[in-house]
Amino acid sequence: MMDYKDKWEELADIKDELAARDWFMGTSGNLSIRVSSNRFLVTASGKDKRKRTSEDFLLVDENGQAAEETHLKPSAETLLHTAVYNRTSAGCILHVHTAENNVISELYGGRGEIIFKGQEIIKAFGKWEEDAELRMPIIYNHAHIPTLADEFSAHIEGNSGAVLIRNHGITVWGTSGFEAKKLLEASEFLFRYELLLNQSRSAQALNQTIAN
Ligand SMILES: CSCCC(=O)C(=O)COP(=O)(O)O
Ligand SMILES: [Zn+2]
Repeated sequence: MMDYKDKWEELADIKDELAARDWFMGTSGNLSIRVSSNRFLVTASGKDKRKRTSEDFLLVDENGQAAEETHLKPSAETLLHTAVYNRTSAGCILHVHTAENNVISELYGGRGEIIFKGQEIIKAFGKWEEDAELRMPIIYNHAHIPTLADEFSAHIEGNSGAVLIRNHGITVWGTSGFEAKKLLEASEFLFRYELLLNQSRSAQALNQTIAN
């Protein structure tokens, strides 16, 4: 029997922090943490991720199949997690649906990406150069999960990263739970920044029109 109590508690603590931000609306979202080279804990499908119970996670193998006897079903999006773990040394993957990430994904989805430039928080992604640029892919929300996983996989380029799924949510991964949460928080800050900036510019333009 594999001992993964520490990883379970680490993921449960991260889940509690994200739940406190109300980032698991309507049972949306799924999280995972690597336990070994070919095993990881993933959230059970369809559960209320705001609650902390003994059935929040289950151990799965590199194919996303339950690795221990259980009545729980792994996340419906487990193939996105296996895609990352089987290609990288990532240690943790976080997927949340927020209104901000959904609106941004729709506003910029037609371009296939959103580019952030010059915001200090981009340093969270390890980009410390002056006026750094962060490109975040936006992919189509295929209902067929294997197809979604294939398109998602094309954007897995290292042990950390983030991909927006249009009108669905964001999936972020990092070498550890700490890094994955840092990148998720930085991403959601950038989405809110972009939306506030767009709103402010629209208000300025309207005021200018009224003034003329
Ligand atoms: C009600 S959200 C639809 C499913 C989804 O996108 C999600 O993130 C949660 O699915 P899971 O199977 O991981 O509970
Ligand atoms: Zn989802």
